[in-house]
This record gives sequence, structure tokens and C-alpha cells, in this order.
Amino acid sequence: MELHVAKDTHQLSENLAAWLSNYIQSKLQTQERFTFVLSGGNTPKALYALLAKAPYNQMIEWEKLHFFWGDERAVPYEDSRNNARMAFDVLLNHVPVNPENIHPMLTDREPEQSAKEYEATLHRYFKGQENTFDLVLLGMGDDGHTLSLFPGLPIVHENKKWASAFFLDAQDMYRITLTAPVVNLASCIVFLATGEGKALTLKSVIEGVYNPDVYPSQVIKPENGELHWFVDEAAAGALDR
Ligand SMILES: O=C(O)[C@H](O)[C@@H](O)[C@H](O)[C@H](O)COP(=O)(O)O
Repeated sequence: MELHVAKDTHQLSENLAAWLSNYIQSKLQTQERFTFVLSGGNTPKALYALLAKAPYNQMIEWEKLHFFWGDERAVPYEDSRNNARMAFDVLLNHVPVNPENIHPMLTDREPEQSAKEYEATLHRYFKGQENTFDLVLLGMGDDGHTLSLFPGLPIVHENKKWASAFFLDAQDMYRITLTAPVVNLASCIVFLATGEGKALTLKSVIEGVYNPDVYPSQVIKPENGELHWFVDEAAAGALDR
């Protein structure tokens, strides 16, 4: 695991945008496509906005990128809580990605049906490959959740399905989410977390005993890929460094 600490959220987004651009372009020297899982939530918005602008909108070969989501709130696309809506508004509507290569988790059908369709898409994409995604970008909630893997839920321990849907009582909505198995087969996993409010949780996730029912982010352990944490000083404040 590699920890990258920036002095503040602005610098963190700048550092991660540069790191991602270099990583993507280095991979595209030896492969034809790059499969990228976007995170929802608020933290990545500043990063997505940077990637949509110079120099990254020219440096990255967007036509070779294929986009997926880590999870989705099962609300209409038009709803401001929809993760795909945010990514299109801030990034994907501003760069030349081939629309056929963008795979949102569809919310215009039953969530379970959408999850089944998503899983079929993933198996089609990665058939015969040892690894799945080239890069998975994840956030972490201050309760230690990632994707839609929330503390105490059975979905945290799903070890066969690659995508699933369930009703999240705490938010009175269905969620569609990737699961640990498909993420842990990725070549590279990048967590992005900021703010003092996540400092103690981050310490428990990274330095504490393995307790994924309390800290679901701990189930994210790449089988043979890289794991990076990009955090600001505020979120890193409780770490032993
Ligand atoms: O749909 C979501 O909400 C995300 O997938 C979720 O896992 C998010 O990454 C964390 O909740 C952190 O969210 P913030 O970046 O808003 O703190």
C-alpha cells in the first residue's frame, strides 16, 4: 500500500489528476484500452473537474478509456444524488470518450435487474482475463464504508457476485454496488479521502485490526494489484507517520 499525502484538498486533487494521467498513459503504451471505475460522492468532483480541463483533457487518450461506476443510488438520472449524473456533468460531457464505452449502472429499471445486467457486462468485458479493471477509484465515508458496502451489512462479505443491489434502510433507497471480489481483482485501486472527520476512521482502516463489519473499506485488498491512498493532511492527522 502506498500513502500519498497532500497539504490540502486542492493540492490533493491536483496531485491525483497528474498521477492518474501519467498512470493511464503509461498503461496505454502497452495496451489498447483502459478500464476505469469512477467513484460517487462529493470528494472526487474536484478531481473530475481537473481531468476535464487542460492539460489532462488533451494529455489523456480519452477514446481508449472505458468507464464504469463503483456504485449508484437507485434514483433517476435527473436526481442530483445520481453518481453517473455527477460524473457526466463534471467530466464525461467534456472529454471525447466514446459513448459506447461508458457504462452507468442503470436506474430506469428494478435495481436487482440492473445489478444482474451490470454483472453480465463485467463478465463479458473481462472474460479470460486474470485481472478486472485497470483502475478503481474509491471514496471512503466517515463510517468506513466504501462503494455501497456499509458497516454491518451482508453485502460487505459478498464473495461471488460482482455486482449486487439491496435496500439501504438508513437512506431509504436502493443501492447498486460493485462487490469486493471484482474490485480486488483490479490492477490498481486508489482510495481518495479528505477531511479531519475521516482521520480516526482512516487510522482504524489502515492501521487497526481487521474488522470489516465495522470498517468495510478493509475488505478492499487487491489480489495482485496496487493499492494507493490519496489523502490530505487533515485526513492523515491520526496516522502513525
Ligand atoms: O455513492 C456514494 O456515496 C459513494 O460511492 C460512496 O462510497 C462515497 O465514495 C463515500 O460515501 C464518500 O463520499 P464523500 O466523497 O462524499 O465523502
